[in-house]
Amino acid sequence: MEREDDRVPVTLLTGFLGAGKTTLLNHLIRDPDAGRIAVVMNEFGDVGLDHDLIEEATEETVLMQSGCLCCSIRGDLAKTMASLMARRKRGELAFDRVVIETTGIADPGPIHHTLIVDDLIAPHYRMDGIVTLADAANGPRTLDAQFEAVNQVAMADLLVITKTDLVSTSQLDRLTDRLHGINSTARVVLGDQGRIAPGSLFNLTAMREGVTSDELSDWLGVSSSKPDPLAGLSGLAPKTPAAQPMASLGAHAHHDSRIGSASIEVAEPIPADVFDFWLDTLIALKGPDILRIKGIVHVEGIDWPFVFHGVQHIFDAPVPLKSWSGKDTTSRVVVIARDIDKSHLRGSLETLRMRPQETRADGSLVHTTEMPF
Ligand SMILES: Nc1nc2c(ncn2[C@@H]2O[C@H](COP(=O)(O)OP(=O)(O)OP(=O)(O)O)[C@@H](O)[C@H]2O)c(=O)[nH]1
Repeated sequence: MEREDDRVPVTLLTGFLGAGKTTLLNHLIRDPDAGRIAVVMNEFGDVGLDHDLIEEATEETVLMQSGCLCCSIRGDLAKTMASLMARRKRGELAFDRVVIETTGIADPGPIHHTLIVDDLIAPHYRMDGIVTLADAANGPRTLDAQFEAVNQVAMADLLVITKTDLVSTSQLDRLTDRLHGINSTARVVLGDQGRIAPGSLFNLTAMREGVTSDELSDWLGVSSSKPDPLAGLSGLAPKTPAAQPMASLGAHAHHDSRIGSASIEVAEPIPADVFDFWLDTLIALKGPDILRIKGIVHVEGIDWPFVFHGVQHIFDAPVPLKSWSGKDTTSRVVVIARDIDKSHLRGSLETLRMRPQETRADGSLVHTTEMPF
């Protein structure tokens, strides 16, 4: 297997129907600062429509014609990605990253799973992040009507609000607050007619060895005493606490309230058994409803922390931060889930504070804490 850093980063571009994904891609593929990008598109409905809309489509744009990416053609995705890689190795294509554009209603989960677990592609590609576009004009209505849209927001590493030219500042503020309420860990940026600095689209996860503690905090949505270095720059909305009361979101925000998130910090290193117990049990009981789990964990007896990340029940291989220089041994874990009571989520995370009380004769741990589901 290649070293992890050699794998080609993959960005999943998702978002509401008509939110402006193709418009954004059009800008991106022509932006010299974006580097060499292969675009994989799937279609829902008229074959080739979006492909025709991609101006100056290069041979690095691959169209998948089999229908909805998320359900029927995961095998096709694997074949397409493998074929891209083979052509790259033969010198027929040159690209440094891949962007997969999903249909407006695709659930990013299964696509992410294919990238992580498929034998053909997992050794060559790594997930770089999920980018979700929400358009300011129709976004609130879409969130009211489609729980899939709420899921897409909850799963995102980065949220791009498009069509900001069509709404007032207060409408924009309300949507920004609503998006933070669903996913408080994702950065929110504003897209202007598809124009967005490529630097804010890429390197979104902290799943890499050289990650800095600031990047890690940003990824985990941990409030830092330092001012947001990007706040106030044109096109970037600062993160705000997810303190938006549901009542103020209007009567139609019932979909939003199905999403819960919880986070925990544990100051002392966590026994490996306890961490495994927590994660295995959470996944076994609630796997399909887990949208994102991410965190940094300091395991007892290991000198460096790990960053880890999962979408539903599928996890990337944890990344050991062997060059971590900080003395801080605080583990931080964030869970975003649907249809799980927030207090239950919090209760589950409390398991991580558990200390083994008792050991059986064979050395195995006797757990005295139960998960609250
Ligand atoms: N006013 C305005 N229109 C925009 C903006 N971004 C995109 N559009 C328009 O919105 C429409 C839909 O944009 P697309 O880029 O095709 O959206 P999409 O997400 O690819 O659409 P689907 O693939 O059908 O889900 C087009 O007419 C765009 O020109 C924006 O920032 N402002």
